[in-house]
Amino acid sequence: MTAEIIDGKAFAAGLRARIATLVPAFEAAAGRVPGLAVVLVGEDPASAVYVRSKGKQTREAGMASFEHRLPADTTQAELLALVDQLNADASVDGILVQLPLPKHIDEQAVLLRISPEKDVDGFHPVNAGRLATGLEGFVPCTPLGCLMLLQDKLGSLSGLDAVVIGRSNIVGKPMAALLTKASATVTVAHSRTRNLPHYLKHADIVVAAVGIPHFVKGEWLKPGATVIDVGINRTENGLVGDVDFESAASVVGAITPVPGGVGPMTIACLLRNTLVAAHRNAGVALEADAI
Ligand SMILES: Nc1nc(=O)c2c([nH]1)NC[C@@H]1CN(c3ccc(C(=O)N[C@@H](CCC(=O)O)C(=O)O)cc3)C=[N+]21
Repeated sequence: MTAEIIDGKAFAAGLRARIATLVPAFEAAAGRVPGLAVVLVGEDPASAVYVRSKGKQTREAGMASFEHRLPADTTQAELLALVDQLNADASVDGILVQLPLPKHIDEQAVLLRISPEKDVDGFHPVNAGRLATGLEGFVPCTPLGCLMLLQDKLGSLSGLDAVVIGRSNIVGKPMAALLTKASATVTVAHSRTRNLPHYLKHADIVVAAVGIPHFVKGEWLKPGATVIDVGINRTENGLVGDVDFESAASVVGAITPVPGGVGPMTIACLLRNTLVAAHRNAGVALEADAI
């Protein structure tokens, strides 16, 4: 059996196109376009690439992109002052501070400073709490993109067995919350899980977010399963995922590739969250399932 390759790149392009069609109506109602501010501290080349492609896609969707590049020796006080300024700026609907930050800056203090209503990353504890309790808020972009791909492929997830590998605040925890909300039966596995193959053997859905190249082997997976690979590992052989793609593709029913799977969905969902933030911040209605 050979798996279907889930084309996240194409799905993300479609999502961005739908988002772009909703911008003119917002502009007519609010008298401005949605705005996304991205803050990059330091010179990490991978981060710079991501920030550039995000800025390009923001503008292509008809939104305003405000990019702030700060030197690596920026103090925490200076960064917090910029966040305060962006919180107060009515042309900014979403604020993203690119992670990781240099070691001398307390990441949690910075995330806490971002207004929850502009937290399009969904990393503020208020938005994490909203997700955990079923309130409306912002859901982190990567797990939101994974959920969209899963629902597109499988329709209802109700009653399916799902294993999330990884328990980070950015992917694993919010992914488990979203799958639980969608009525899947969710197991969260992580580096201390004693017998991962035991759990994977029964999993209809696997979301791998461990950050170890080729970690998940095909022989551990259930035939016909749907596998979402969140891993973005830069190796000598280029970008590779957390799933051993070759062995998995001969067992499972469908799998996302790396690159071209989850990565493009993350940026598309960032634009989605920014559009939603703009409507809420400006008091303009957005049809419930427009995007
Ligand atoms: N506050 C914050 N929010 C983030 O969302 C955030 C962050 N910090 N820090 C870094 C990570 C990483 N990230 C990616 C987004 C898209 C691709 C992406 O589009 N990848 C392409 C390939 C890109 C390439 O070739 O390098 C793909 O998978 O097809 C990758 C990585 C967002 N992050």
